[in-house]
Amino acid sequence: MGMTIAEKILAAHSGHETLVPGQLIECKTDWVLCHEITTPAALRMLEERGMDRVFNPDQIVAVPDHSVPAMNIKAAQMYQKLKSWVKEKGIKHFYDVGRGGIAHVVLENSGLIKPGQTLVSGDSHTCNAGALGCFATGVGSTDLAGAIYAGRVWFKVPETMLIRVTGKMQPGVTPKDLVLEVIKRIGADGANYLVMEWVGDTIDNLDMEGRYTLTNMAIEAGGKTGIVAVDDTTRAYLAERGVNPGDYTEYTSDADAKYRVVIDVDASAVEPTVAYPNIPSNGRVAGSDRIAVTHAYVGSCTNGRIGDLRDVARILKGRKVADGVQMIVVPATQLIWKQAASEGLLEIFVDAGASVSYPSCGACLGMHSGVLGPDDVCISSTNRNFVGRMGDPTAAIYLASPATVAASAVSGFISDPRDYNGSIEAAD
Ligand SMILES: CC(C)[C@H](C(=O)O)[C@@H](O)C(=O)O
Ligand code: SF4
Repeated sequence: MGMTIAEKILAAHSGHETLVPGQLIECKTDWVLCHEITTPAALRMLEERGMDRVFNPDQIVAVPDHSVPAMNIKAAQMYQKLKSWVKEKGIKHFYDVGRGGIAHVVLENSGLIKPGQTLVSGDSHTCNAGALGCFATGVGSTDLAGAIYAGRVWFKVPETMLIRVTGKMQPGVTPKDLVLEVIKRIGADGANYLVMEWVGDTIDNLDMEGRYTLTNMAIEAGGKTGIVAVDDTTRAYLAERGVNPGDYTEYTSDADAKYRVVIDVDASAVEPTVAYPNIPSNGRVAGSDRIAVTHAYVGSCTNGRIGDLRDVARILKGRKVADGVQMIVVPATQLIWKQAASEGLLEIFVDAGASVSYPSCGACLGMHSGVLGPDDVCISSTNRNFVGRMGDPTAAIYLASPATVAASAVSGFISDPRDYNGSIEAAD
């Protein structure tokens, strides 16, 4: 029987010729990604058991990102724990504050993670890296401890959902709108423990940044991970990072691979989509209701990349953030920050009255850089709008594309970015 990309990667990492969904396997991990929030708990578990070692210091990537630079003493201690462990174990790839940013985005850009590999991390958006044609997933602290210690994790082989996307997206519509539309259709549990494999000419025509936005949000539909097969776009992206086809294995799904379900999406019919509180599946067309906002947030591992910042700048250029709206832009990494500075984007943001913050998870999970207060209303390019996610439990979070966030910041109401089509097309 044919196999999917995910099944083939898992087979190759568990010493099996073939695999079937549901099978339990012990899987080798090529990479373990560690940040300062979940790693300390895993390290404590290992220390308490006298198992305080790492399987390979060259295959661990450590990036403090959630609560850095530290905003309180507790955060400073978590950071210290990660940093001292990195030093003690000789962890080779450490992206300290000032050299990194959001772990997932630092990793995707690093040239370390490659197609055909496996990656785990104690973070649910690890699925982000699946856009590179690898199997990447989040695990709990116990599995993280096991992976750090032995370079192995247990998996139940997941079934796969095939998402076939065809057609051209309208100007002003982005991969974020597409993924919010898919999650709206299948539900926040619609892909529970499934791999979400994206195919079709729309996906073929997407750049890597857009593909990351899709795979990043697999977890918001309950997915085990998201995945996109390697193509020329992937190869060129990797080559720019010094990684050549001989350095990795490309897997493709067989024509007779078995899928749990197939979803067909006409990309030309997707509209700018906003997920209303308090669940990412609560999508509606942007601007269909008149909702005043107090905050506009651009950032996160879903939409804090350079293309996202360019989308925002196109709309903000020559305009002002509406009175009474606090807009914060958080470039996902130092590299993106620098690129945005060199392209003059940061200046556009500041001239418009937006505040630019340092690369980190920021207010995405309500830790710092714009935590929401009681009854605040935020339009955000992040991935989760659960109660209390960005701060006070009475605050309302609306998830959208960076373009929709920018359009809404300017008007003061959740707005359709197609009303700014001139700005969007001008830069294409
Ligand atoms: C803090 C971390 C464990 C968490 C996650 O796993 O996703 C965070 O990144 C989030 O987005 O909620
Ligand atoms: S940016 Fe947000 S979603 Fe991404 S890892 Fe950080 S907290 Fe989690």
